[in-house]
Amino acid sequence: MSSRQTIHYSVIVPAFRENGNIRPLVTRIFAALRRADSPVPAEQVEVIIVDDNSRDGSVENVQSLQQEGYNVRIVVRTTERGLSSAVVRGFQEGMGDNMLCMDADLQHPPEYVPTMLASLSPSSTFVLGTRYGKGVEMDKDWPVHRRIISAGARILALPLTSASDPMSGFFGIRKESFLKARNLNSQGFKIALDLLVKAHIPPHAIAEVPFSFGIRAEGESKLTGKVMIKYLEQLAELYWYKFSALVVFLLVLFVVVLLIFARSLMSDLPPAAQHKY
Ligand SMILES: Nc1nc2c(ncn2[C@@H]2O[C@H](COP(=O)(O)OP(=O)(O)O[C@H]3O[C@H](CO)[C@@H](O)[C@H](O)[C@@H]3O)[C@@H](O)[C@H]2O)c(=O)[nH]1
Ligand SMILES: [Mg+2]
Repeated sequence: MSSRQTIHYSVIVPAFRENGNIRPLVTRIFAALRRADSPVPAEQVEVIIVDDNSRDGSVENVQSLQQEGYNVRIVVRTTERGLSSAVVRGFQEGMGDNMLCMDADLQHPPEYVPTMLASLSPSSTFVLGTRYGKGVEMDKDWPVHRRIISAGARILALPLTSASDPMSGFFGIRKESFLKARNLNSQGFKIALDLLVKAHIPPHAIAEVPFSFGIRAEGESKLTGKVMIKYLEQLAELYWYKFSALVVFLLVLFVVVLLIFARSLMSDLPPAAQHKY
């Protein structure tokens, strides 16, 4: 296993009940890093799984990967829950100057990890895996309602950042930029957006890497209706952070109209679909 001094890159993986995905994820990340053409040496990379007490065998799985020589560890949180706060915890734990966040469920291709990590530098302090770049497309099996929600969420974030896909959960940040961000919103799923705004990442410091968003390999998505409401709350907070009170007032008005519209749509949905969201 690599010594503390040689770790320059930390890959943070928030995970809840992802035991079935951990082995393929970790082995594919390191296989990509061990390729002769990898721009980043495997010995300089650690993987940190931040698990919220799943008790599904993830801990034992990580232990056996460690015994096989993979530089992976697992942080098990017992008193906290949530994707964003898990990512923040991982960034605090990471020893690297360059930190990447990716999902456990293989929707973010592990083969992109070397390129994503190598895109970070003192002048390029944020890297975003974007699903809206040239030549990439969503997996055709990604449900239509998720595409619509994603597009709507993206439009609402347009005034906050120039990044093409601030909803992405596949992103990296330099440690020094992460440490500049104050009062991060640890609720919900959209930690990349929070960091882009609160770490004051200028447009020229954002590198974008287009990737095709796959479908979950094992288990289920944890994105619920509650997460979407939390996103609207987060947006309101970020608008407040960035703009004048007048703009915030207009946004609140807009959100209220949107919520009413969403509720009327929901009441038209069959009960099974309502349960999912
Ligand atoms: N520790 C921890 N991890 C969590 C939690 N909730 C979710 N995760 C982990 O966070 C990752 C993403 O969760 P999913 O449930 O797979 O989310 P998704 O619906 O696929 O959403 C993804 O894509 C969105 C883009 O549409 C992203 O916006 C979102 O951040 C995420 O990357 C997975 O590794 C999952 O285990 C939690 O409460 N705690
Ligand atoms: Mg997923």
